[in-house]
Amino acid sequence: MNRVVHPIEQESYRRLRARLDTSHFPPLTRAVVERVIHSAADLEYATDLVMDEGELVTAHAALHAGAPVVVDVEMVAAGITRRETVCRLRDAVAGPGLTRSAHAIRLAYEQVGPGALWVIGNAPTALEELLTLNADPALVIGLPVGFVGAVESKAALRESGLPAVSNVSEKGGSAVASAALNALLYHPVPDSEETS
Ligand SMILES: C/C1=C2N=C(/C=C3N=C(/C(C)=C4\N[C@@](C)([C@@H]5N=C1[C@](C)(CCC(=O)O)[C@H]5CC(=O)O)[C@@](C)(CC(=O)O)[C@@H]4CCC(=O)O)[C@@](C)(CC(=O)O)[C@@H]\3CCC(=O)O)C(C)(C)[C@@H]/2CCC(=O)O
Repeated sequence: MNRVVHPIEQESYRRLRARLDTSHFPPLTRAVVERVIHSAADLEYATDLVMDEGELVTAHAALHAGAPVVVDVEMVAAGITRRETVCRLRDAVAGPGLTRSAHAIRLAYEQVGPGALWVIGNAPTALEELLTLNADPALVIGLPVGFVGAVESKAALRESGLPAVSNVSEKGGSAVASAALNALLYHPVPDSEETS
């Protein structure tokens, strides 16, 4: 994908790299770490984020081959401007022991099936729900924020063994999760085999 980078974004990356050496990260990991930090102006993400380069390579290929992208809330969808996303929050209903966000994940899985990229930026219960499904994801970007359940849900994601981008702290949020997916969208595709 050819993308014209705005001069303000270029300057943001210049300042980021002046304050933090990211050159030791492998390419896709570096792309995700830098875009998350760029979006949050928070250098601590360099040591907070957890991901695996091999998993990112596979997910990047799936994304550019057209795998669906599912998000937990509209705020995450709003941050992903270069790709259609699936968000079922408007169709979802809360019930006893079930948030609307968690129900939206069930509905989305019924719609897209296995092989999707899942981007959870807000709701810990959405990530917990995803982990109960046999969703066989291409990648789970699990970066929900907050004091209640966020740390635990992200730890559960890491323990699940699913291909994932997560972080250890309470930090996260919709903008950060969108940024992580955008990093993979913007990163060049080897051999120009992009189909989406
Ligand atoms: C417990 C919830 C938390 N929400 C947080 C932070 C933000 N949420 C915003 C908004 C506008 C929305 N949050 C909902 C997802 C709503 N938030 C919840 C729930 C009650 C439960 C989710 C969970 O615990 O897993 C959830 C409602 C539900 O039944 O799922 C939202 C759907 C509420 C609504 O409007 O009905 C809505 C999402 C809208 C969308 O589609 O984009 C905030 C903007 C603050 C606000 O105005 O309420 C903010 C955004 C943060 C971000 O970066 O995404 C927390 C902090 C994540 C909190 C979870 C735990 C905690 O520590 O409090």
